Amino acid sequence: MEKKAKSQKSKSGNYMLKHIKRLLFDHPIKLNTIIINRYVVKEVLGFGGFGITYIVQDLRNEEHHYVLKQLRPSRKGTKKGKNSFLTEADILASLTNAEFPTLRNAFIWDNHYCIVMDYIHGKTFEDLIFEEDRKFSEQEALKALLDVTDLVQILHRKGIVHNDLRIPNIILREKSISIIDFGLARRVEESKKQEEIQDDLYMLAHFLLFLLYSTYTPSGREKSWEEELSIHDNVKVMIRKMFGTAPCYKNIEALQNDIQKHLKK
Ligand SMILES: Nc1ncnc2c1ncn2[C@@H]1O[C@H](COP(=O)(O)OP(=O)(O)OP(=O)(O)O)[C@@H](O)[C@H]1O
Repeated sequence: MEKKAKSQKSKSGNYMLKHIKRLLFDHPIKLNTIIINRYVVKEVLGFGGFGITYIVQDLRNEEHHYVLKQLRPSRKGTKKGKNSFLTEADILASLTNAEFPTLRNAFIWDNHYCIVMDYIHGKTFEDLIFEEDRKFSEQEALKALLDVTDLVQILHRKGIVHNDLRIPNIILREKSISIIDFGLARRVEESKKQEEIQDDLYMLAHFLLFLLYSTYTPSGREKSWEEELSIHDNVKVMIRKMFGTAPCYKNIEALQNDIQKHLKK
């Protein structure tokens, strides 16, 4: 008991320390700062777990705006922080499809680790559901999931697990879908692939549930998704197989087959 209390105390101590370090060190780069004589900081997009993200203008071609991700200064000294940053750059560099942000540059500026990538225009599914109040029918939700699985299939075939396929990281563009934020992505060995891709399938189940819940109006006591959502039994089985509460899909293609079979009905 005493041991548990001590460990809890040390955990909350670590959390406080991390928080204080962030407050002290993680100031965003000032707007209009010019980085490596090339990129002008135009806007702060957000603060993530590992990075601070900006929109920058390229002075070599002033019409070009990119996303610049800076490793949080408080994370610079940590192996985990540096590794996640280097992995993100390495993985983006290996992705050549237009549906993923192209890596444009990676450098250390003024002791800050920076990567520059394409800005993906569109709306995240988080914005569509929570800001624009978009409703997705079962058909539309499954079609969107199928489009996302096409991209996830590209990643898995390259031995990459994204590991953060949440609605803020999936963008609906004019004619296609894109996946961003490879900060938690990792390369996996072929022998462990089947096991490792379960993380992505699990997140895709959440993605689908967010879309299906967009048409749900809460009434009374909270129940499980299976009781609350009026969806086809086939879709329920798909979700269970993605969550792993029924025997898991062995690969992304097996999920795609199920979606396609159901949509053809
Ligand atoms: N390549 C990109 N194109 C368009 N918007 C992007 C791109 N990369 C990031 N963003 C946007 O920038 C913001 C910050 O993104 P970032 O990935 O740095 O952190 P986060 O998603 O807030 O947190 P975390 O890194 O912890 O997941 C988000 O609103 C995201 O949609």
